[in-house]
Amino acid sequence: MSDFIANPEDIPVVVLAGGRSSRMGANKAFALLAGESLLARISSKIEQLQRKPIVLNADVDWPDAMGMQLIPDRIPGKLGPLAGVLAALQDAQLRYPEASHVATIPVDSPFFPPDLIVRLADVIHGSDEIAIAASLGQDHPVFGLWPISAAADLEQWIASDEKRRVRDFLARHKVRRVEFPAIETAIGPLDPFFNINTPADLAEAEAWLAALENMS
Ligand SMILES: Nc1nc2c(ncn2[C@@H]2O[C@H](COP(=O)(O)OP(=O)(O)OP(=O)(O)O)[C@@H](O)[C@H]2O)c(=O)[nH]1
Ligand SMILES: [Mg+2]
Repeated sequence: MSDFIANPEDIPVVVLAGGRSSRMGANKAFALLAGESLLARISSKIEQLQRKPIVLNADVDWPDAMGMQLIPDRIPGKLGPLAGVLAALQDAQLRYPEASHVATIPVDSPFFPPDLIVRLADVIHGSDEIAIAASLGQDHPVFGLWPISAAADLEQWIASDEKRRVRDFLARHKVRRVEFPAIETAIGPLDPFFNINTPADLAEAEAWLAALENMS
């Protein structure tokens, strides 16, 4: 158990959906996987794990936030996922002044591990530490716990760094990585952070989902 975060189920969660979905060709939050939208899937999965209402980071003109609080990026220009993380941190500063961290989960990754937030919280030992997920040797920083104390640094970094590479921002902070195992399925090992970027990925996700359902 974490020596710093007593109740991981109380960590506020922000679903990241502020991207362009350019490879999908249409807003991927509303793409259907076995008849249910990615947004509906991810939000009901998170609701079963966490106690606070989920916040949705997406555009101001979002068609349907499904009852979630909508927080758009405050910096215009689609500056990448960290713009969404910044919106999440700034929102939490106001909404949850007692919280030390915010969790982010992207809308396009329906197979994320249910113990994601608990395991990320386990490795946090101070109010300034970041925890990110990894699998098969690859980092997945969109699945992270972000210290609210880093909001000012992130805001200034986004405004001044030309390339805005996530790994360059991480290099400024104390980062802990948590490796998650592949999920065994009837058709082989599934990366729990498999993310749906294209129509072909969506078709592949249908096959993974069917394989997972065959196991249960
Ligand atoms: N708030 C915000 N989130 C972003 C931005 N760009 C990407 N994201 C989010 O970051 C996550 C990973 O991004 P991608 O998988 O590349 O999604 P995307 O950018 O919508 O898709 P592509 O346009 O095909 O790259 C997704 O949850 C996106 O919604 C951005 O500029 N602002
Ligand atoms: Mg993108």
